Amino acid sequence: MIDFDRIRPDRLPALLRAMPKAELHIHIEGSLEPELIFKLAERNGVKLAYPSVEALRAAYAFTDLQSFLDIYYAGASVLLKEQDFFDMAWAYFEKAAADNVVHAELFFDPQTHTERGVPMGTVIRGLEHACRRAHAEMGISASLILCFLRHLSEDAAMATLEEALPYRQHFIGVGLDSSERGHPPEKFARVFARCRELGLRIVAHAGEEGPPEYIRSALDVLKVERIDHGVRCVEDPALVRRLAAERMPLTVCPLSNVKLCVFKTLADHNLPALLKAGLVATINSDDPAYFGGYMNDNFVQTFAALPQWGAREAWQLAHNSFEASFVPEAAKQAWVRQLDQVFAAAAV
Ligand SMILES: Nc1ncnc2[nH]cnc12
Ligand SMILES: [Zn+2]
Repeated sequence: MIDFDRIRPDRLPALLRAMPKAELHIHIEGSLEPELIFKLAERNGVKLAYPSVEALRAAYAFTDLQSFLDIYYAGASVLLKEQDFFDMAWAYFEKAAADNVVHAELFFDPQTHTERGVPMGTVIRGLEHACRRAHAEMGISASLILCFLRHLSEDAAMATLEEALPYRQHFIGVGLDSSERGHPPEKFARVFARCRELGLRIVAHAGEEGPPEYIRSALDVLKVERIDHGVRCVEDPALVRRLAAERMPLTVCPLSNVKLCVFKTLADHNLPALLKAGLVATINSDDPAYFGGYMNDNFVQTFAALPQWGAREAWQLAHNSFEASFVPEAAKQAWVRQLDQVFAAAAV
């Protein structure tokens, strides 16, 4: 048993940084830093709408999800070659390793690239190569989750799935992202049914900007195994009780939620209520290059804004990240043992 009360509050930031953790909600295209955007634009002869790194970064003032997505898709337009996808993912893994992320499940948006004429194989091979090398050289376990863009049609999602099937062994699951309002999960009922038949793991963004009903239809129609964001569940107490009873994880992204005006400040975030309700909530970075921070920034800044939180909540969130991950039970247990050791050593 870890004696959380013996962990001094002033040790908490260092502990948050040092503890092993899994990242389950990272759009790899959202890890593309302005410096790398400019480097790839030059390498590929792509013209950007901004004259400098500083000007691009200055445009990162978002009012809602759509205002971010417009800039995010423009940034991704510099990705053309397999090496570009590798370089982007490698840069993320360097940050993840520094943050003691031991496992990462990376979202990627193939339609953003295939619509521009980039072959599916180019996207998946580049990302998969980076995952393999991150495991070999950094000890990070990593897998890919293919996301369908919900502002496009279900037919387009189905065609994307078929195009990706030759690379089936390189991704573990599918997700649903992009503009949420007006694009409910049930729009993608058929394609997710096919994905389930194929044995893919199922997740979906729901309840970020969209209503709690979208969380319900993600559960009931798509049959998701995790909800990405899900913070609007609190508007429906019966739904919160169901999520807790089913141990349905929520991959919450605090800095993202503030940048996209879902919550005014980190102090206003409903994460404390989610944990109190017994939900398997996790902390993640979403699009770290755009929202001001990677995993440890999210952890340290969130805890700094929530004085009621201490070592117990830190341990719980890291534990939840392993519970919610799509890895075999033995791997989860090994990471939880590492987690317990780090906390036991701090409780002196
Ligand atoms: N936060 C987010 N919500 C929906 N789609 C996204 N694509 C990248 N980031 C996203
Ligand atoms: Zn997201």
